[in-house]
Amino acid sequence: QDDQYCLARDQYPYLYFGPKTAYERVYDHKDSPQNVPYCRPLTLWFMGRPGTRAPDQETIRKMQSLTGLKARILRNHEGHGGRLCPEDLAALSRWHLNVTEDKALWLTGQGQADLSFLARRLKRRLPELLNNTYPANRFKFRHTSSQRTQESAEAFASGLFDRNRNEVEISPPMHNDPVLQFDEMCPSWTANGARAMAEAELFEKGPEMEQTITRVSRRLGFNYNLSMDNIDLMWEMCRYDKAWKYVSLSPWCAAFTEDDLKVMEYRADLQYYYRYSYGDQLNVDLGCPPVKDMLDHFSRMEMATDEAYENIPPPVGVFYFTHDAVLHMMLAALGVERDAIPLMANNMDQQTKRLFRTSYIGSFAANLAAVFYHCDQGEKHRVMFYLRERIVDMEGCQVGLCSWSHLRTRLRKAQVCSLKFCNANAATAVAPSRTALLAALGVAVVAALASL
Ligand SMILES: O=C(O)[C@@H](COP(=O)(O)O)OP(=O)(O)O
Repeated sequence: QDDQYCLARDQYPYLYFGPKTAYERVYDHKDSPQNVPYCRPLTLWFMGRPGTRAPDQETIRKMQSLTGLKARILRNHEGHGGRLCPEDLAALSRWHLNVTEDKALWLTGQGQADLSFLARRLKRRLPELLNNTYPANRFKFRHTSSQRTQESAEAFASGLFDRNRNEVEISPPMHNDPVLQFDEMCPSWTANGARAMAEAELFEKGPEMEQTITRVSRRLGFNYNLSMDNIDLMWEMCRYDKAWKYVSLSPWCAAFTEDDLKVMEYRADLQYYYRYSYGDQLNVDLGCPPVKDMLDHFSRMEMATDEAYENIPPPVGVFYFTHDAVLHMMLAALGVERDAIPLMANNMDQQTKRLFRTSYIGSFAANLAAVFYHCDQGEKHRVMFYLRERIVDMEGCQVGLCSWSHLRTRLRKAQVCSLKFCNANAATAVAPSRTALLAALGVAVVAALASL
């Protein structure tokens, strides 16, 4: 079966590529007005990752070597060694890299479209709040200091207000932004980088990846196994090409069967799970600044609904543009898409229905939106969460609608948000990873047995 696979003839190719998945693939395409009976929206809090962008400089440099690999694959097929179908082979021969190092990490045209169309859909879902009901100065935009978050914010604002991007006022980025870039200011967390990759590295040496490496190598006509780096590079190119131009297929995706793509996706999920999310309690604790910011914002709005309130009312829309690490940490602090069984190198088979899937929750332009409602019946204030524009089934909430008092109680730890652990000795402050614990346990058991 795998031998026969031809991407050009596949009507439904597998398009879940972890954190580089095209937003187009995963957002909720229904955009009719979101009515919550007896409730009206008072404010929206939004946090998003940049839309489709270029890779970093190092990846672009590595991608340049794909021209050589392409020539070798074509040669293999001339000698009848490879298994790519003629259509995929012809597409590969036409392929060339169309990104240059000077554009590293820049938002692409598709990235601008991701954000601008997202804003328009939000406006259709929440017309009372976003359909030009309020003046532009009742909205707040904030982004980190990178080109891709600034451009994302501008594209979003121009979509929201139907204006030319330079007509919308967006404040300059803050140095060391405590809500949008706190991760890099936490020494305990930055010191944890290499250790967080341990589980994904174990997976790279495991049976699933071994099969994928062999299968891909044979498909491409090599009678030896390509390196993990080469396999990774082809997957990078496949997913970037697809995200840049959603309507076309990348010939590099033809190197992989659906099973192979699922293996690559799981490896990415392991990386992000341990580096940014539930795989380490440190990430969960570190996610509190944006949660606190959101809760504080809703509390101010709650006070502003009081008739005696005399201050300037808080914004009706707060829109933040940051990076995937911060978004994942916030989702972890909220407890969104948490699996009962942790993702591990040796349990991919049990994780086919996992909640933590970066293709869904951390794609390009991934975003979380929370709407604060005033209701005339039942609990006076309520909150609804949306992830990639779909309602989030939060613990203790009903069909996604959470009572404000329940939410405050559940998130009270995040509201305090002490990050003292960041400056504790990095070597001792962080809970050891599962792998390190198991290794230590193994040593202890061996030592105990030896002493008998
Ligand atoms: O923080 C950043 O520089 C990148 C990291 O991306 P990866 O490590 O996932 O490639 O995230 P982005 O700005 O695209 O959300």
